[in-house]
Amino acid sequence: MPFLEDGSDAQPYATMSGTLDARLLKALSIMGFETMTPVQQIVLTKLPNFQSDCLVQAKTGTGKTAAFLLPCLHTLLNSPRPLPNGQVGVLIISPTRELALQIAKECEQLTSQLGRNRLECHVAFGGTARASNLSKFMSGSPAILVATPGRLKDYLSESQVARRFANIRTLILDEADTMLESGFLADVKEILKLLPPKSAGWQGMCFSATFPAKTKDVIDCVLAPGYTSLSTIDKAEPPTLEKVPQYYVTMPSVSDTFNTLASLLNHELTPESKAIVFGVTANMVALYSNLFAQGLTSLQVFELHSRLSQNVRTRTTNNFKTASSGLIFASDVIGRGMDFPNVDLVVQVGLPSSADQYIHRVGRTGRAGNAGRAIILLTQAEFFFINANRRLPIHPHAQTAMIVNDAAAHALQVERTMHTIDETVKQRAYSSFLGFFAGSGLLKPLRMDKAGLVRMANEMAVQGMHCPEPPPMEKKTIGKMGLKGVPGINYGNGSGNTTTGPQAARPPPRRPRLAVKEGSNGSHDVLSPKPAGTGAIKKKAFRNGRRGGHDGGRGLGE
Ligand SMILES: Nc1ncnc2c1ncn2[C@@H]1O[C@H](COP(=O)(O)OP(=O)(O)OP(=O)(O)O)[C@@H](O)[C@H]1O
Repeated sequence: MPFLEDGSDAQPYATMSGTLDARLLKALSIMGFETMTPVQQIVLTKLPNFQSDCLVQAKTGTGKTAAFLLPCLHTLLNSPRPLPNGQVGVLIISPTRELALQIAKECEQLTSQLGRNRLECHVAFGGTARASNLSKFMSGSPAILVATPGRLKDYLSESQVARRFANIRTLILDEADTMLESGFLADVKEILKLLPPKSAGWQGMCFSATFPAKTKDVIDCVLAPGYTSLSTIDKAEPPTLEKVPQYYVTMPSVSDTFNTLASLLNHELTPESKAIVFGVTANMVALYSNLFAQGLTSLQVFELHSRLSQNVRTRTTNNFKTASSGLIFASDVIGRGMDFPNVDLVVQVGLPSSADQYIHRVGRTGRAGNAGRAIILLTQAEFFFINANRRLPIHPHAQTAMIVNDAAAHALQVERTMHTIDETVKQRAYSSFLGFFAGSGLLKPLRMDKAGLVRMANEMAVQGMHCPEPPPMEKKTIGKMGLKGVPGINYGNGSGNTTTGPQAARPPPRRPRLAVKEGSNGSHDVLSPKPAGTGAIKKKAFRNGRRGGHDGGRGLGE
């Protein structure tokens, strides 16, 4: 299937006959890869040779996986120095478990035609039985290993396991910018210390859709000086796919999030839709999914984030991959690299951790030349993200006023459903929401201090989640978030009682819902108050004293 964005110059794989191993070409044909995507073409034809160190940048969903697998598989199969049995020849490091599995699957497809020269591809990542995986690894012939950094470091710390890497030929960092950012860089550096030195001659390959300057500064830990830099992205063009129009919807306040999301999805989705909704934290995602699974959408609801067991994560990933329609609420565990066929809409609720993360999330749609749409739902205070990222082609949603006004029509159903949701789910969502903002550099652009943050979170909890009061949090969690002493926090004492601080005023009463009119930049002008439409539903007794479950971190593990 040709999918050059301009439809031109797609070179058939058949032209690589004699250059690329015939068995790989046969597998490509079985997979339906008839022509090269631009990144595959540039790597296979412009790299000085298949063993050259390289940094490769190409837009999301344009086939980078095959672009890094093909040269190193070809080298493994055709090297004059065959790989000794039991040794790892190709090591691929991926930031998430789901992505590691996906890469391994593509590798298996590409190596499906090797007959008796089969190359075993193994995976290693956390959340799975270490002992049985390791014994499979040690008793097998793992020519290729796809791993996440934590489990890989753990493997390499055992000397008999580390010896399996003595003949490594290629090291690949997929989503390389993330792998070279502070969260993972220390792990990557430690892994490199446990592998043969770069002077042993192994090839380094770094692939991503985004490469912020700061990651280029540390790339030399994997790539030798003089490495080849390839890109299919013109500096003048936007970093996201042209085939994915992008819109923003702004809502007046954070407490409108749930009703506005219900309204937005009601406007956007059809019974055939396949959509991803990203939330800011795992526990916020769990709350969205609990809410929408209870009749707010006719689509099948999926939930995917780091707080689920690995079995559930893997099963959900596979089910959503094969689903023809559905709505998945997800955290950034699938924000990068994941290939869910035929996703036609990506919604981001709240701020992404960076402009690059925005780009990667948008990239979950419009893949392999398909069409898609992307929408970001922000509060007016969060609108700075649009102003600060003018290079991103995000336009005001044409139906913003209608979506925001129609939010009121969903208020009653949202409120009723919120009352059926376990308070622990809301408590965790609240706590993670606070942690997300407290642990980020976002308070400054939001022009907010810590007291303002707590006010905002309380407003969301009481008016948006319909909690009877701001959910209690453990002192330890509050301390970790740096929010000790901030007015408005409800201190849970772990005994089933809550102790509200002296200044912890009751949250503001629910304010009337406002009808809004879209301004020229998609922002809103208040037109007239409308009744809130809230039913007199008796609030469930709030169960407190449970763990806050702070998950405010911003790593990919969310
Ligand atoms: N030559 C090809 N012909 C047809 N389909 C292809 C080809 N190469 C890749 N694909 C398909 O395109 C989709 C995207 O590929 P892939 O996941 O490798 O993209 P990516 O560039 O790594 O994306 P991301 O930036 O999100 O990591 C996959 O479904 C893959 O099977």
